[in-house]
Amino acid sequence: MTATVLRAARPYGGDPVDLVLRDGVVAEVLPAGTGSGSVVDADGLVALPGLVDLHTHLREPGREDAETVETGTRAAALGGFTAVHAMANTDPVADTAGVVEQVWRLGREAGHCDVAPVGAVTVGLRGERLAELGAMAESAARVRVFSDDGHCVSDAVLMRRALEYVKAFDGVIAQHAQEPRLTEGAQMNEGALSGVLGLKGWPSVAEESVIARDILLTAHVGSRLHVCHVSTAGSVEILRLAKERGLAVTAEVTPHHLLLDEELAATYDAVYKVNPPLRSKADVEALRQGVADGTIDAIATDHAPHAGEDKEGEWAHALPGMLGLETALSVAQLALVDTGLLDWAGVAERLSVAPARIGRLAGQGRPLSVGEPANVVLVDPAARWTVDPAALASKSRNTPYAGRELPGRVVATFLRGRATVLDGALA
Ligand SMILES: NC(=O)N[C@@H](CC(=O)O)C(=O)O
Ligand SMILES: [Zn+2]
Repeated sequence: MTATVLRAARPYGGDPVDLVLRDGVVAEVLPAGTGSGSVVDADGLVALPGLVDLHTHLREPGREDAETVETGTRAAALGGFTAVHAMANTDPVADTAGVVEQVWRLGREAGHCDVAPVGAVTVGLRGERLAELGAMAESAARVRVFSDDGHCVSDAVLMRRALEYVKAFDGVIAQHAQEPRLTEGAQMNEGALSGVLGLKGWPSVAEESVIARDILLTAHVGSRLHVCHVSTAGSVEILRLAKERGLAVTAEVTPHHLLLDEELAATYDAVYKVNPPLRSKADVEALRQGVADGTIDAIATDHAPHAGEDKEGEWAHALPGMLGLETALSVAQLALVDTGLLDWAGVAERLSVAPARIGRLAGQGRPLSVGEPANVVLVDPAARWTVDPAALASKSRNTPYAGRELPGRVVATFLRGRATVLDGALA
């Protein structure tokens, strides 16, 4: 197989080298300008390990009008991802070996990136009894992450059993932390602004109380807990204490919670309605600090495509969720790199290495070293682009960044040495 030479690429933002990709691996790392093969001009481009998303809603099966495995993974590749975890809140729910194998197979057929299906924790996401976790783990999809995302596993007995059960195959429970009674009918962050706008509030404590309980349960059981889309300063503080105690607890934050805040609710434009809600400016700052100091392990998109009719009309009736795959790296650059909070090695850790480790994804999130799988993204940090919802690969249009200029452009993505994206377009 002919080699691909990423000419003068800057691994993790460092000095330029030629990265030679051959037979699916990084075959050589040579002085810039010396590699031979099919050349991709990567002068000025930062090379990172292919991004890995812990939290993608692909909507298939069931809502193929909003997204399919094919369109969602195409969006992922264009965003620099070489693997995504597909959330289980589909229709039917991914709560059996059959459904997770179907999603996994559709991902393989599309070929844009690896798809790791997430299994539901409870049958039908109903929170009543455990799903067939073992059968999903042993299926061809090799499920390691289990989540009722969209819903909270609020029953402490079920949560305890799930944590115990997944120990057998080194799985992890990814919790959507939302105390249901405290958030009945909630529409936005609870605070002075929700009062002014007349929208029912979603209090921080509804997230923090579940995280605190789950950390204690996890410590008791000796298992692995992952906290989805952390959104409050208080959550960061609780996680910091858990990490100081050395507990096996990890957490993710979304790009939108690192950039946007509750004031956007004043537009009453439902594109800004998301679960958990956009929080205060102080929360945004605490989340950024949490990512910078490692309290928050990963950035995960929570890419949540919704069909037009589900986002139009009144705020209170719109479904929560926003697109994320194609803007994640740009938003991370804007919120973390351009602010000096994180360098490119830090971005690689939060958007590739840590999510692959948490999801136990073999061959993903590996260093850009000789012999490692050639999963690589090339990004131009100096580029600027304006988000045009109609130009996104996702089947849905619900990006909160429409018309906004963002820094950093994904130029190319390689999946085991094969270009999935080249010159910013699908290869
Ligand atoms: N985040 C959201 O607002 N919505 C997600 C569910 C979820 O991640 O909680 C969805 O499936 O639409
Ligand atoms: Zn969720």
